[in-house]
Amino acid sequence: MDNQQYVLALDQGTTSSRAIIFDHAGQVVAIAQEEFPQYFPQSGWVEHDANEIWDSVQKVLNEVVIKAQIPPYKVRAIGITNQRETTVIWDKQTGQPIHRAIVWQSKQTSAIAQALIDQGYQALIHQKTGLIIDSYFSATKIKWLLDQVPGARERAKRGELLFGTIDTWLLWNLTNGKVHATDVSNASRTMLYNIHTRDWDDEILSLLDIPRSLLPTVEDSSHIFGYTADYHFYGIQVPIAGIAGDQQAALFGQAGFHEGDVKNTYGTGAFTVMNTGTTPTLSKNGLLTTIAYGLNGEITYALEGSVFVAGSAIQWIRDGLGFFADAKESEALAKQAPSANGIYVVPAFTGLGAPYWDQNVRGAMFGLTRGTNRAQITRATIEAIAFQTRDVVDTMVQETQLPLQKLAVDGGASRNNLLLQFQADILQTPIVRAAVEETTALGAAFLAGLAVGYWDDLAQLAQLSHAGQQYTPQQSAAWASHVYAGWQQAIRATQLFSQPVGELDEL
Ligand SMILES: Nc1ncnc2c1ncn2[C@@H]1O[C@H](COP(=O)(O)OP(=O)(O)O)[C@@H](O)[C@H]1O
Ligand SMILES: O=P(O)(O)OC[C@H](O)CO
Repeated sequence: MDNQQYVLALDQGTTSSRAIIFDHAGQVVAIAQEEFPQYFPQSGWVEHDANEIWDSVQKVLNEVVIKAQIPPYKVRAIGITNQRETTVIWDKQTGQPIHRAIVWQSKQTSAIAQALIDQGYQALIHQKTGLIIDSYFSATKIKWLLDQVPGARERAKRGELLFGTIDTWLLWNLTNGKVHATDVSNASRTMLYNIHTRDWDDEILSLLDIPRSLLPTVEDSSHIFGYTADYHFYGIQVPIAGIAGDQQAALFGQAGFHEGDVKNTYGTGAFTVMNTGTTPTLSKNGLLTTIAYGLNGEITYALEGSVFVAGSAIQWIRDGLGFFADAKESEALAKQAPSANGIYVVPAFTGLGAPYWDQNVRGAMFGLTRGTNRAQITRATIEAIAFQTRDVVDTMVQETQLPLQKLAVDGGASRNNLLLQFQADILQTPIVRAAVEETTALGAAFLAGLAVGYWDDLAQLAQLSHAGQQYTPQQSAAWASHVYAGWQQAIRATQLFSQPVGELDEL
């Protein structure tokens, strides 16, 4: 092993693209970050321009090497981690997307998902894919693009188009169109991948009229997928040797290699993921069964609780309500209120994910008085992130019967100390923030480094993942039960409000 070499991770998130260079000790050497535009063409729709994403990635890829002040040939491997489910379809010849990418949060395919539910496919799809039918996953987004873009299905059937999640789109571009592939963790988020047979599922494909030729090949997460081509990386051919969806990569970066290991990442959304070992466990309570990673031909599965709105609720206060200019100011503002004063914010802006899976519900605020102020609303919004996390953690503990000793956390919004203290209080469980904030990128670096022999094995990686600040519960269990009961009531009321008017008679 050569200590003078490095691994580079590309973390393509919902709001920004990052490139991070790690050294052999798993320490960050340099970071470059670039935000890109979000498009909201209609209420509930969220889209990205795949070319703008690719531009932002090229920019950070070059910039990070300059910031690190290392010669680019010292980068031994590149790992990719990505916002998951977000769907791009492009023309194989021109490389041009046929439409903007449909983002995981987007609700424009709710009717397609609802039709599948109404036709009774819930059990079949859950059994095959581990997922709950929802517009969140790629499948309905692919169908929508093939239905809506003129001529797209015919072109797809003629083999002229390619589908990819963002990892696949970046890999295809980095290799100049030579490699059309994904990894098992990303494939398991499409609602088209059979997690038992480990292949695209023909029955689901025909249900949605999606031709197989559109789909990428599926590889282990730690695998040499291809090499950077042309001048995408200073004219050097570097192996792209690791790919994983960002939530699974964060589990890997937190060294969650053992059954029962669990982490929560607070980014745009919040995602609690538990390693459940090498056989899939199907949830009865609204958790997803997903693939954590594929390594040496073996699959490790996970249970996941997906919360759609976490850090994006802070962005809503920043941009929609205009309370502050930077997300980090949310903590100081919230601290001006000693409590939320009975206010509950339910930030169901794009429906509710786990454990409710209610794609039609929208957000609500309860308990307003004449004295309600910005500090209280901000505090209540931060608290909502923690309440949603308790919803999924409680479900996970109940389902697995594995008591939670501590919750390992990371992600952009985990910088918020008030959030993490409230999380410890409401869960009555210690919260441990990772020392390296960029655990998602670290996970991708680990996967890439393993594939090229930069690191030897999981035992070595476990030594490189360190715990940072810990938050212990400061409130009583009785307090937590009381405050959480109010949240559960707010959720019930919000769901009731989303019912069609005629069905509200029971109120
Ligand atoms: N100090 C903070 N307090 C609360 N939320 C924050 C803070 N800093 C960042 N965020 C939120 O974290 C999110 C960004 O985190 P990040 O992990 O980069 O997300 P993503 O990978 O989804 O783009 C944003 O939604 C932002 O509002
Ligand atoms: O962009 P993030 O970090 O919130 O992650 C998005 C998830 O991968 C969506 O499933």
